[in-house]
Amino acid sequence: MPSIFSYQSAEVDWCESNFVRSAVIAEYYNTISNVSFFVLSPALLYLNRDYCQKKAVPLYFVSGLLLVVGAFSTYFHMTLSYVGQLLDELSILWTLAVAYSFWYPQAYFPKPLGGRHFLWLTGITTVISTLMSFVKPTLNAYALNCIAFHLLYMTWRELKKCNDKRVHRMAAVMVMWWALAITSWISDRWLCWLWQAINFPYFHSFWHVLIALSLLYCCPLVIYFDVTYEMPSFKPKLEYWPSDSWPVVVPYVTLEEPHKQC
Ligand SMILES: CCCCCCCC/C=C\CCCCCCCC(=O)N[C@@H](CO)[C@H](O)/C=C/CCCCCCCCCCCCC
Ligand SMILES: [Ca+2]
Ligand SMILES: [Zn+2]
Repeated sequence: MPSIFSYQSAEVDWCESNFVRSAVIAEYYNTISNVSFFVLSPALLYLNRDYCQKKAVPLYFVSGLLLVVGAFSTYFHMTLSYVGQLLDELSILWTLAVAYSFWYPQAYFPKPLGGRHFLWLTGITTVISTLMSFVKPTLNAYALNCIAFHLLYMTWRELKKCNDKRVHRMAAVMVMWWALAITSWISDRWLCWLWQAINFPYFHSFWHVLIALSLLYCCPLVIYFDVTYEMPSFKPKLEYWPSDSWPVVVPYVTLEEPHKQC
């Protein structure tokens, strides 16, 4: 019986052929494309430094966990081991749980629950999901992907109340990257026969890059609403890096202090 750490002991095997470009890395492109998470994390911290200076813990925590996701995903695609698969999925689950605990707007808390009760609910749900994730690991990734639909729903509700064109534009670009990402993920899972027939089985590595791009837009959006709701003494402003006039830009949030009266 193979050990849970051994190569190819995972329940899933992505479309990319194994050990083609390296004798030690099972899925070469799926492994190296995780570099996206190692770029994403410092980029979020650097660009949104105004927010970090005022409220350091949430973004440091989430960025740190995104590095952990990148590291476990690298290990998973390198080995395709059962442990690698679970570490990859559980690190995503816990990153989402931490992000929800820090940033979920109070306005959306289930009616009878206050702040501390919501944290308990998130914690208990995450622990139960962690235990259940050992039952059928292949289903975990589908369940995790469903969380994006809840984020889409919250974004839609917030946009209805927001007149800032920049925020709408940022949300639209985020949704575009996410739609491309999820299409790549699904097509790698379901249409592998087709991609292998045309010798192009690389859609899962596109997913890594595209989901990191969508998070590069999602995090400033969440920060924007967090400042609006939770830091009323500041006004959030969306800026684009490197500058507004570039065709491809990365959004980030700066904080403006409303003019103080002497
Ligand atoms: C108020 C809430 C704020 C939420 C902030 C968002 C925090 C995001 C946290 C973690 C997401 C990391 C996802 C990276 C996955 C990389 C690893 C990977 O590719 N694993 C695959 C196997 O190699 C596995 O099959 C993938 C599983 C599915 C993961 C689904 C993650 C959903 C993330 C939602 C992001 C939404 C962005 C835009 C939404 C419209
Ligand atoms: Ca494979
Ligand atoms: Zn992956």
